[in-house]
Amino acid sequence: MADLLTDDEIAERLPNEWSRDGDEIVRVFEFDGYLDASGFLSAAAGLAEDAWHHPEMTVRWGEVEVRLTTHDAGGITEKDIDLAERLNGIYD
Ligand SMILES: C[C@H](O)[C@H](O)[C@H]1CNC2=NC(N)=NC(=O)C2=N1
Repeated sequence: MADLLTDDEIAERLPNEWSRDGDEIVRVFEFDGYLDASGFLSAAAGLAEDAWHHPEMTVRWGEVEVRLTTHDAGGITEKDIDLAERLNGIYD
């Protein structure tokens, strides 16, 4: 099981545009419409499957909110930071 990161480690390692919300890290990705947002969600789901680490994702017109946590560790781990960075990589 992945180790929980400390508060300091989370603050230092949080990828660009992500914020911490308790035991989760969160980013809202913005798009020009619903289809673009849905396309991103689909690509993100592919990365999540590859990593076997599955974020909660909410699609709305023009945005996808992504929340990551590691359930078996009960909080934020390296797995969350790694997937957040990969998600930034297919967006930025
Ligand atoms: C059963 C399965 O291995 C677990 O549910 C995996 C898969 N996806 C996961 N996704 C997330 N976000 N956190 C987990 O702890 C996690 N664990």
